[in-house]
Amino acid sequence: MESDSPPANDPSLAADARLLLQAASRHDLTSLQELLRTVPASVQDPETGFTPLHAAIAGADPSQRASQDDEVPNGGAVHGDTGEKDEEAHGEEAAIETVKQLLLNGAIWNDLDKNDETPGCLALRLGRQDLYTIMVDAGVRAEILLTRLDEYERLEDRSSDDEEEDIPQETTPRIPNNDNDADKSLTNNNQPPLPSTDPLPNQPSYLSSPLSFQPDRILDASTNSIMMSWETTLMSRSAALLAPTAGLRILNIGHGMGIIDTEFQSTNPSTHHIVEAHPAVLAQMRETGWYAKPNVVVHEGRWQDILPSIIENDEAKDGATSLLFDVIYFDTFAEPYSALRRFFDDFVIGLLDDDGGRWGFFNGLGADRQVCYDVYGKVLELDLFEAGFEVEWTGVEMPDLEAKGEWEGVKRPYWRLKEYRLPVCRFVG
Ligand SMILES: C[S@@+](CC[C@H](N)C(=O)[O-])C[C@H]1O[C@@H](n2cnc3c(N)ncnc32)[C@H](O)[C@@H]1O
Repeated sequence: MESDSPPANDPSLAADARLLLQAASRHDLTSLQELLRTVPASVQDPETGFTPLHAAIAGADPSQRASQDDEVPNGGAVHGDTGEKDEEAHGEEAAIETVKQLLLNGAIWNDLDKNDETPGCLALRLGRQDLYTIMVDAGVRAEILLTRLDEYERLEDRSSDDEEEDIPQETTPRIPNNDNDADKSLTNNNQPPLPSTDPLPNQPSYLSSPLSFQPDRILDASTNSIMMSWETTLMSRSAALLAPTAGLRILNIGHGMGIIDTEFQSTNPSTHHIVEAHPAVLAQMRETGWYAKPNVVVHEGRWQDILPSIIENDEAKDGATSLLFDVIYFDTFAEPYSALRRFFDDFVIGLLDDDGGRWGFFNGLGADRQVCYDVYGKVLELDLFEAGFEVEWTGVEMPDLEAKGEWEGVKRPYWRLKEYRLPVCRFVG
């Protein structure tokens, strides 16, 4: 912020904030730049929750712009503006430029308005694909930057090997983003911190929670859903794409309802390793005969503990790691994105056969909000590439789970989108 900024309680700040929202809505770049010297780009209209980004995007839609102007006192006069702006000022280029200027000046990509929409959600709803793409790219930049900063801080602070334990509240693949905690954690942004009486599950609390096994779902003690039978389509498509032939060497992390393991078994793998951490799931696996299957090896414990010992034991036996897999699948619960990243950075590299091996994961990051799903998809792609993998996405059409009553009795719906993007990853050729 500039040194001549008024203090936060200065009434002129509120007036200028309003002018900034108006200038953004009208794509009035001259006024915008002037106002941004003193008003933060992240101000919000107290009634609508609109940030200047929301206003700029809404202003790109004539019907929305009219209703915005009605709400703006002073007839929308901005710095002597007498309504001389011509239609061109509302054109596509002006809207794009306004959004870019705001982002350059620190506007936040995922602030929510009172309608529970981020600027990207609004652009999508209004059919402004060009503005939506800019918002997704801004989200990717912010997320990458924050991940890097977070890693840097953790490198400095690190006192133990197990860095995941300390960060229970990051976005996880099966926890929605519209939860207040999850939204806050997606970027650690300036959204108003709402009281958190309802914490997200983390690994230690999940692993000691009793589970309820129902025919179509597994729930924890707080009715968080761990796995649901509507995911069968996703699991069988994943298995078909990852293991298209018989006799492969397969490693699956997270047994859950055993849906993907059943699919893998149907391909007659030469060996099928399963890593599972929850004692109740392990007990269920014992009861249902998984331990007795001739080609199955069950590893009891967290993958973070099991995988290093698989690699070490194997090295001790053969002098070189020979326990390689043709197929690896990863689908755990109550783990942050950094766990998935650590999995492919540190372990897939050592366990996947570089001669045609493929691996995949449950792609549910941010899946209750399209813009978050798209941002995370791109972040994933970049992180995977950095780790040496290319990813091919297959779109799978999703039913309306809400309408089908799938979320009844479940604490937090974690899927709301029309299309699942199924990842199949390989080493970069
Ligand atoms: C979503 S379910 C997996 C569903 C499975 N893909 C299926 O088709 O049924 C997640 C599973 O991962 C297990 N899990 C969670 N954290 C784990 C960890 N750190 N290591 C190993 N397993 C873990 C959970 O106990 C649960 O059984």
